[in-house]
Amino acid sequence: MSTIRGSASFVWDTNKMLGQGATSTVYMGRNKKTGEEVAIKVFNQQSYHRPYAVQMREFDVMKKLSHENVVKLLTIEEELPSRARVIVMEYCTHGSLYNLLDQPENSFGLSEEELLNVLKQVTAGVKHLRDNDIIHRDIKPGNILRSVAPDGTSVYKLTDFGAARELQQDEEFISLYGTDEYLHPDMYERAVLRRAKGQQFGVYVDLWSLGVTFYHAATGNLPFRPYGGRRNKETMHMITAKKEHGVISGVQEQQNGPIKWERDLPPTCRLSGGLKALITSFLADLLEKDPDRTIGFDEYFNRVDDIISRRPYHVFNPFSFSLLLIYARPKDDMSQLRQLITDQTGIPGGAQLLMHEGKVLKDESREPVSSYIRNISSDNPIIVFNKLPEFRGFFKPHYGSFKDVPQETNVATDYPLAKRNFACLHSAKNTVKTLLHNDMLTTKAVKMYSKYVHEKCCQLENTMDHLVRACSDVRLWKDQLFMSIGMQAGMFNMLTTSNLKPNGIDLAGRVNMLQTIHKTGNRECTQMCTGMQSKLDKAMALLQDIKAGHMIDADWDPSKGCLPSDKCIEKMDFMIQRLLKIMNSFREDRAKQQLNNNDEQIHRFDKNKMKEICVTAMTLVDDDCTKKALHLFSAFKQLYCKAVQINDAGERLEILMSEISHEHGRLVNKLKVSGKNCISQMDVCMVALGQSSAVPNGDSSEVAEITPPASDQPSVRPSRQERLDTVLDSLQSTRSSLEEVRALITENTTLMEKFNSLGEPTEDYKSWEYVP
Ligand SMILES: Nc1ncnc2c1ncn2[C@@H]1O[C@H](COP(=O)(O)OP(=O)(O)OP(=O)(O)O)[C@@H](O)[C@H]1O
Repeated sequence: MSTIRGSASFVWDTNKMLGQGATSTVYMGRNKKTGEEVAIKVFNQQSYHRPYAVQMREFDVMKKLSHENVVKLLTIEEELPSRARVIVMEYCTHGSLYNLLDQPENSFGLSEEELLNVLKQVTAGVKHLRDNDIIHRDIKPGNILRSVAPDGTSVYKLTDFGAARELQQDEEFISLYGTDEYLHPDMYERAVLRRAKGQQFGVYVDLWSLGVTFYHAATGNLPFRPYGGRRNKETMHMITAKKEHGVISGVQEQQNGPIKWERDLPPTCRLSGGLKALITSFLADLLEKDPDRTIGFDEYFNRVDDIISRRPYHVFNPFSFSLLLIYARPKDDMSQLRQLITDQTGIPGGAQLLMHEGKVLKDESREPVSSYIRNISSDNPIIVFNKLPEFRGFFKPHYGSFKDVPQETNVATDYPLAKRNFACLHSAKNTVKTLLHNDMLTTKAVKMYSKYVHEKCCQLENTMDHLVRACSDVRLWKDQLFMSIGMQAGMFNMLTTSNLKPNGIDLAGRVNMLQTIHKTGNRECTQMCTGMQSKLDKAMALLQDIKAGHMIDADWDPSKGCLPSDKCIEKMDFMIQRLLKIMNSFREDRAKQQLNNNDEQIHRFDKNKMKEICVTAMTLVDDDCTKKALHLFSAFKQLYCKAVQINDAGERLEILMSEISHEHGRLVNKLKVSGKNCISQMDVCMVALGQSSAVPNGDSSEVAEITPPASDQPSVRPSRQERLDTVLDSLQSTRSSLEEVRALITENTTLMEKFNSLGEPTEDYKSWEYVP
């Protein structure tokens, strides 16, 4: 009999079945004119037992909908010659989400990226339904179809509107639909247990089903699993109806055994800690029976929006050997990013040193981090260093556990056993990948930190050079200044004993003052110089220590951990290929049910091989990769503790240099003030002397005689004007030398400013401020 069927415009082969449900079989078909591939839903006899209005509802609902994440209705035609109505839909090329979850590599749930994709697209489809006041009532992975876009990304589409109907937000319905494991407990009680007759349900039943679907997608398992599965109906209902708020899974492992309640996703789940934290509370709210605590659709859409709008930042934490994903909101700034890092690492914001591509990330900007932190990936993550050398336990990813392989052949159970171990092997490969990646990132962290310490050391050395120069200069100027002040005091003293006393000037008072400045100022400044020098000596010694140990990565050996050249991933791939062959052959054996001697023999060999593969894989992960990663981790710990000592010494040196800089500033100020005072004294005096030069020769009533210094030479007594000029010249030259010293001090201030700006490259230098 021919297997070809057709309608007016489409043709399909009943041998090319895409899937089968309770009410229909879906075939792959083609448009007769264009050859376009389509999916044809052909209803079975069972479906016609439903009321006519219900039969029509699927068509009506599909006609109303048009969205990228909802399977598109192409047309409704009649099969010829039966005239039974068939639905012609767009063909989704890659099966359903259920098929994807059934693949062994997804046995412990989808990857992070794929889960976010499912969350985003399924929610967009549900939103379109809600916008059209439609509830689905049978949301489950089998009713979420998958196509692949040209760029390789999955496109998910809601399908099967056989149970859907129009329902406003606050309306209720009585008829029962859905699939056992995904049913809201109230619906389950009514539909499966046939109790609580007459109870009405609202749109919230879709939210529960979405919760179960997302849990399934995140973990590869159903959240509520009574012992014996679907058949154990009472326990199933008990688990869902009695679970406490916040519990997201309940599993019964033995007959009539206790229920293992969980509030977290299982450790085998492939999601990052960051996403797990967001998803867990979201799932807890979806899987909530208490009407006072359930969330509505608006809240559901907001929560999903919040999750998918976040930007993931890869952050490597070498202190726990883990690569984290930090989900920051679009507007989060640096301090908020730090807080999110604290949430996952326990490292307080103030103790975090964040580095990316060798540079320290600074906190100055209040701008969203998304506007300036770019180019972050798992290979190029932000690295968080803890300024305090505190370590968390080594993080080892879980890969589940291989199931024991019994000797005896059992064709019925050997295939699921192989499938389970195949899934575990995939998970083990992911663990190997993670360990290798974290080994590489640890080495990257070491190199980065080492370079940071080295650069800091060079800066310290540079700064120290400037400081030494500045201090020796200021010492020199101090000597020159006080020499000039001394000369000035001598000059004024000479005037007091001469007859060239300038009018209205208390020369004796000034001499006194200058002598005090000279004596006490000089003493104080010399003391300051001595104090500065002793600090400088200490700083030099500290710098020498830092320089001796600052190449912290000199002995770092990356081969303590695994290297790509060890080919661990390739080894896992090889085992995966071998186990895949065995698994496929076990599937064929299961279909045969009875094996001939030859097949039986091969089956037994394969089983031994499977056992061998499991043992080899476990040895590779646990004894090789994990142990090596642990070695590398402890080498990092040792190195970091040493690095912290150097860093501490650097910080102490910075404090010391800051103190020296401060003292230098004080000294410069003191010299500047002294110099300025002396110059103004001198100016007043010179003006007065200039006036006194107008006094006529021989008039000694107002201006005293200058007594010339004693000399062995017979003295020719100079004229009064000559003597006055000599005094003025001396004063002038003393003034110039004071001016010079003042200029040098000012120059020194400029030098110190320059020197302060040299401290800029690291944030620790911010405290380094020259306060004149
Ligand atoms: N458009 C499509 N493209 C590809 N495969 C499809 C398509 N529609 C349905 N299928 C496949 O056919 C299966 C059955 O389809 P569907 O769920 O619509 O039938 P049903 O009889 O209403 O099922 P249920 O028992 O869930 O009510 C799906 O799980 C899927 O594998």
